[in-house]
Amino acid sequence: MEIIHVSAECYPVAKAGGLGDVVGALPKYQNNLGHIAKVVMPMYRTRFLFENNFEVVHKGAFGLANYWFDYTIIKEANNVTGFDLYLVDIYGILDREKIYGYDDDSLRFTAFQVAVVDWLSKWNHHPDIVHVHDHQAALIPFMMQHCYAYRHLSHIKTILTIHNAEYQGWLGWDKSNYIPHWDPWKSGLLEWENTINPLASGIKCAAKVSTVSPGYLEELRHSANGLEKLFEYERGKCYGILNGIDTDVWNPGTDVYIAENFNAENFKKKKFANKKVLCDQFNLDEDKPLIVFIGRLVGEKAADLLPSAISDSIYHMEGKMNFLILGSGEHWIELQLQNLRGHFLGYYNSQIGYNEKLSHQMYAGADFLLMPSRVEPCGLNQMYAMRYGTIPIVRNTGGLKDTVKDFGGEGGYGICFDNATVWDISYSVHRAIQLYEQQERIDEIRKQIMEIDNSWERSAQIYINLYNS
Ligand SMILES: Nc1ncnc2c1ncn2[C@@H]1O[C@H](COP(=O)(O)OP(=O)(O)O[C@H]2O[C@H](CO)[C@@H](O)[C@H](O)[C@H]2O)[C@@H](O)[C@H]1O
Repeated sequence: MEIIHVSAECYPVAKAGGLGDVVGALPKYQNNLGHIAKVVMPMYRTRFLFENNFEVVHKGAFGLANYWFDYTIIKEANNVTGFDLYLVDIYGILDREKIYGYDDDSLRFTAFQVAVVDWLSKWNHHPDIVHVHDHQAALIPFMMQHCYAYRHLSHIKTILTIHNAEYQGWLGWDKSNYIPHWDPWKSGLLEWENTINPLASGIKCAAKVSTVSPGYLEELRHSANGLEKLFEYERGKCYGILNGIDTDVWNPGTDVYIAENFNAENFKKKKFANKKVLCDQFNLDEDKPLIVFIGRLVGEKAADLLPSAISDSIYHMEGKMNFLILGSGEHWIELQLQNLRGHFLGYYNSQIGYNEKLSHQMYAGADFLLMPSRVEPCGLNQMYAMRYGTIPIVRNTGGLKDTVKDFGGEGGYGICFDNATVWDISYSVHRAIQLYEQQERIDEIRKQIMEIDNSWERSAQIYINLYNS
């Protein structure tokens, strides 16, 4: 089967979060199963572009609103990603350093999608499946079925995977001319609550829709940033498929970013060696339990609660633990987290920004990883943490609920809580400290979580079954 994934992110080319991880891994595992999975994404100006070799495979052009865009499709020449990787270059709009955050993002991503569909329409043969990810690619099913120039692609089946339904890519109707000339009788397939809603359009037009965990799919029927009724209506074609992790990239036994490699047999001293390096770097005490947070500093991740939860924990538990934060996001949260450093020298530190290498070092060196998320469609961090013997402290929501069991129950191994509140977080930190004091128990749990198989192998096959259906 030939599958083409369309996404705004793909690790190691360009990644802002979990979407990049999934699109960088799933196609590789689908290829291992004997299929041909390819990825197409925008050609940003990231390091990957300058460090690898490419060949031009197609050149084309299209009109969009009052613009005329020339585009070029280039293909990475040496298969360094483990799948065929195509990048779409559109001069003037996609050739930027960052993935998101520009005023013209709706123009950029709509033009990207038009270029992909235009290119597909020129292929001599057609792929079996076009698999689109999140709202930046979610107009493609509509374009392939209802834009006059591309209707000959309408027999190709499309699937939409929703990594995060909070972001929907809304466009005002004044931007309806961004979409190539389409059948006006079909405008209802673009619309949700009086605007063009790309994510809603993808849900309506794709043959199948998947979310990145079964728990999240269930939640979307009650809380989907305005799309609840649509999820309820389309439930017959929606599936929850749990993400996996790329065990080649996230492997404490071979990870080149960390100070000492380790595995489930020899982790005791070696994991501690990683902790020591991290603590030295951030002026923390390696003899205390180290609790880390890695992620986007936004309300969804409950990052706004971190400053109070950290202060509360350090005061009430008399500084029996250390905290280290890595993240970027809303400016006011970044500022508060920076300011806290002055108050809790030696107990707390933070690095604001995006740092792939440091994230690996933190998964390897930490004792606990905190994820108090209000919304967590799947969550990869908790799975990475477990692979590196770091115990997750998570809120019972979405994919976190599907992947972490509290150590208080039979066979459990994590710390779980119900509410995204300072109180629940502090209480969980208290439980973590108590657990840390029982060295034998904690080592047992570490071994247990390092051996959990969260790799993509199982889920990659579930996607193939879905395509076949
Ligand atoms: N400052 C920083 N420096 C370095 N690395 C950083 C970083 N901030 C985040 N990361 C990395 O980005 C990834 C985050 O993945 P998540 O799945 O937790 O979140 P995200 O919300 O982006 O993804 C969405 O899509 C994924 C994939 O489907 C779902 O799992 C998730 O629930 C959903 O919200 C991890 O690899 C993490 O290490």
